[in-house]
Amino acid sequence: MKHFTQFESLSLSKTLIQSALAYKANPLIDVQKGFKKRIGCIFLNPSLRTRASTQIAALNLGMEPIVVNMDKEGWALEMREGAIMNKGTVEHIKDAAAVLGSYFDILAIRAFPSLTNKTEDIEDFVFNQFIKYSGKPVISLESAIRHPLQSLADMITIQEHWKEARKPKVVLTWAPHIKAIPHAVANSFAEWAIGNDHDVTITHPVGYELDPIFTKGAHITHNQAEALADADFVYVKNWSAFNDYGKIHSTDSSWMLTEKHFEAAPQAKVMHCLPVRRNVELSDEILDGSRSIVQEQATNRIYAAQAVISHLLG
Ligand SMILES: NCCC[C@H](NC(=O)CCC(=O)O)C(=O)O
Ligand SMILES: NC(=O)OP(=O)(O)O
Repeated sequence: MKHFTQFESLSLSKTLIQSALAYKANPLIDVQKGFKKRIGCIFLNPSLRTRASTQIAALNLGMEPIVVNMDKEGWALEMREGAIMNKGTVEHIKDAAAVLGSYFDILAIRAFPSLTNKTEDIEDFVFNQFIKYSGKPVISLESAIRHPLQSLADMITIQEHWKEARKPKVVLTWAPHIKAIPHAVANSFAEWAIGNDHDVTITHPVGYELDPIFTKGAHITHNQAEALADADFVYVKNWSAFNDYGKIHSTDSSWMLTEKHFEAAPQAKVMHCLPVRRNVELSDEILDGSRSIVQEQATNRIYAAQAVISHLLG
């Protein structure tokens, strides 16, 4: 693994999950591993969990993290090759990424999609510019199309809860939201859950089909009740339309998960990457009740990041 941007293989996923669980049991076991090394955590968008957990993960490995908030504190970046920079952009990505590459041993980048330029978003254009011009190993802190550290933490959380021999039934359900939201968390969760050989069902209203490259191997239905029946894990997430790119087609509040939705899945645990819009995506009673494992997911972000950084350090 040169960069950490997506699900690569079941064997690597298993290795990373085992490593993360070992770090969770003993966070400082490799505290010398990153000595005299630095990771640059570059944010082009807001974050709470990713920002804090990645820094804690690096510190657990004795590595120095430095956060650069390029969205608020950096120069406005130009992305286009050959641009005549006589308007708002101040610094070209090729110059900025090369500088960052020279300062750090590993770079970690958050670059959300525009949700307006589908071609650039599905190529992960901005994120890939950092890979192209930095010359260093790059970890995705959520790109336009994937959020692999979140998904790794999600797989760790499922493994911790699942002790039966059969495959768990894992359901990804669309939930309402007040604005257009990226596909990255949903795409990655599908990619990792299918890659980890779980029994995956995806449910969403008509018009919310995800990019099929992420959902091949999942059962897909527009009937949320059918999807939720006998679920073991229910991952709740909003995303905007993919085909009619970035648009909101439904705000149907009947898709908001409440305790009533679980009559046919009494044992189901509920997952969300956070931040969550309470009583829009998920009800308070679910989030504050015993089904919710969202705080465990957030805790596991530390150990997912620690396993990935450690793997890249070699
Ligand atoms: N990194 C976790 C989720 C980040 C982002 N959520 C958001 O933008 C929520 C914004 C809001 O609720 O206004 C997403 O879903 O991809
Ligand atoms: N789940 C997650 O990535 O949270 P942040 O956006 O707060 O980092």
